[in-house]
Amino acid sequence: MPVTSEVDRPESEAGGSSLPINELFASLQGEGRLVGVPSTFVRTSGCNLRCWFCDSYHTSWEPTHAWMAVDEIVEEVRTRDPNHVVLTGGEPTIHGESFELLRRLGDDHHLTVETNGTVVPPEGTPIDLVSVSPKLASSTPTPERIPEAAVDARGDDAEPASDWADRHEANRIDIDALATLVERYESQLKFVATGRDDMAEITELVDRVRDAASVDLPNDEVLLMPEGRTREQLAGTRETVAELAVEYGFRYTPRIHVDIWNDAPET
Ligand SMILES: C[S@@+](CC[C@H](N)C(=O)[O-])C[C@H]1O[C@@H](n2cnc3c(N)ncnc32)[C@H](O)[C@@H]1O
Ligand SMILES: Nc1nc2[nH]cc(C(=O)O)c2c(=O)[nH]1
Ligand code: SF4
Ligand SMILES: [Mg+2]
Repeated sequence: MPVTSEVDRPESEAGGSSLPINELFASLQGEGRLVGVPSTFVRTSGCNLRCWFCDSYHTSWEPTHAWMAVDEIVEEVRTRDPNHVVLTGGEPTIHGESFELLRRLGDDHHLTVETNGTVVPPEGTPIDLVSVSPKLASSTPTPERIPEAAVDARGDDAEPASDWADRHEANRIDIDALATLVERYESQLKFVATGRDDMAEITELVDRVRDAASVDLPNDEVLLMPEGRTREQLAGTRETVAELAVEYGFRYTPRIHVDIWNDAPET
């Protein structure tokens, strides 16, 4: 599968071990089975997909970042209290240096990796919880459904959304990668749901991963998370998604950081 970071590595960073970091902050884990746990978040920039609803626009559609040496990130993480570290993005797994960072932190931290599940880390990479959010058809950008800022930013030299629609659609699901992640690691599959129309695809994907994986994937490791970047948007999806979780027997996860801090950066 072609994987591209969509982040140009400047000449000055070519030799060293560094990562494009969009933000590094302390918060509470807002999603999934560790919800509420104080954690240090390391957010890399660059993504191999383009979800129309991406709540981290400045890591995907318009990546921004400072380059930080892996050494510097380790030091920054070590000066903070929480034992729990969440590596997220963008898509952290498209950068080889992410795995170096995980190896450096593995001995004395609980490591969660938030990933779209299209890339399998090298064998032996220490991860305590792989939090996989496979991307559904309803995430694919269309000319009518791209982030507002991307419409504004679209100029002569910007990539047309239609290019990304094809790339997103071609790359968003890799069943073998998902099965390998579930086999190797403690995992949760966290589907962003927009409504009932997503359920046929979710149940089909779960069945395909179950067929491909040599381990069980119990229903309580399959999570439905309501789509919503803001409180207002979440208010429109969460009740429907919660009811679908009851109906289908999957777990529901809130997005407590959105409830508490809305869409503020570094939360
Ligand atoms: C920004 S992504 C970064 C990690 C990885 N690229 C991924 O998609 O899993 C972090 C989490 O936010 C979720 N997410 C992004 N935008 C969202 C939205 N508008 N509503 C709900 N969840 C969203 C993703 O599905 C993922 O679980
Ligand atoms: N508080 C908080 N919890 C999170 N869990 C996963 C996040 C992510 O963006 O990957 C996230 C995030 O951005 N903030
Ligand atoms: S895969 Fe994750 S970071 Fe990439 S566009 Fe989708 S939600 Fe954003
Ligand atoms: Mg987030």
